[in-house]
Amino acid sequence: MTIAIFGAGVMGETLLSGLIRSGRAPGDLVITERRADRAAELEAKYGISVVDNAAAAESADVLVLVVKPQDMRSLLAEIAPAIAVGNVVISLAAGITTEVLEGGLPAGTSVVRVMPNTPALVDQGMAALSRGAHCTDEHMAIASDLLASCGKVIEVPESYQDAVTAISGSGPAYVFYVVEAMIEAGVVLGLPRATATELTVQTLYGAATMIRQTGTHPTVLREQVTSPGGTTAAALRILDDHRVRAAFVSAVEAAAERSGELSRS
Ligand SMILES: NC(=O)C1=CN([C@@H]2O[C@H](COP(=O)(O)OP(=O)(O)OC[C@H]3O[C@@H](n4cnc5c(N)ncnc54)[C@H](OP(=O)(O)O)[C@@H]3O)[C@@H](O)[C@H]2O)C=CC1
Ligand SMILES: O=C(O)[C@@H]1CCC=N1
Repeated sequence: MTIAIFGAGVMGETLLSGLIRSGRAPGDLVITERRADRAAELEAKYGISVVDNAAAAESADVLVLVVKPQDMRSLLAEIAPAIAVGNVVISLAAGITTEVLEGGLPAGTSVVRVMPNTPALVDQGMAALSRGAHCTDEHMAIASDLLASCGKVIEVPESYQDAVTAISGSGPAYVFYVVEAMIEAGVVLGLPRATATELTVQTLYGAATMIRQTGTHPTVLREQVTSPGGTTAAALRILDDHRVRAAFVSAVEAAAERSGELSRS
């Protein structure tokens, strides 16, 4: 089975690296890239063929589309003539619906819409999959296997996808933003930057592992840290004064709204 990845940006390379780490033969993978220097870099790094979109579409059984949402319609027009019966087209683009994908491809094409995230780079990705109108269980299993090579996979109704994009698709950025803020705070308090970074990163890792391994509700875990009259209560009062929780809800709502807009752009 030949897998073609269209778009060798952040997410395209992330998926490619995951497929190779999970044991896929480089000979079964191709990726498309328009810039010669970047194509040479990818070929040297992964030992795969970097080809143009037409050649990739001709050779592939599974086509994974990883261009920006704004570039999706022109890519669909480019690959549509090469789509054959039995191919499965998997889109990782935010906001682009299965209806839009199906509309740009030959009638009856099997499509899967996926929202992945960048922790796939360290095999800790979260991918949510939704099937198109003509997607068989077999095609869904193919898509699921691909994404499972670098993290966790769930199937969701497509109506969830804007919310999924706002939570797990964009979510790593919110976490990195909080981490940046904590490191800066440590520096403000006089810690060397390296020390502030180590303390923050291990705290994040420890807290995430605790949520996963204990299965305890985050509210309970937060309360366990919050000693009466202590330091954590003093900090959390400031976060509440600044309406940080409400800001998170509004931010996630804005991301979901933007995901909805992208299918109309
Ligand atoms: N980054 C993330 O965290 C996530 C991204 N996604 C989705 O993944 C997709 C890609 O995002 P990301 O990797 O961040 O973006 P990038 O801009 O890093 O990558 C997009 C790549 O597609 C290339 N490209 C554009 N048009 C074409 C075309 N017609 N044929 C071949 N290649 C093309 C671009 O090349 P060039 O630079 O030459 O234009 C670029 O290398 C988006 O749809 C995004 O919504 C989903 C979840 C998470
Ligand atoms: O910011 C974006 O649009 C993409 C989709 C989810 C994460 N990054």
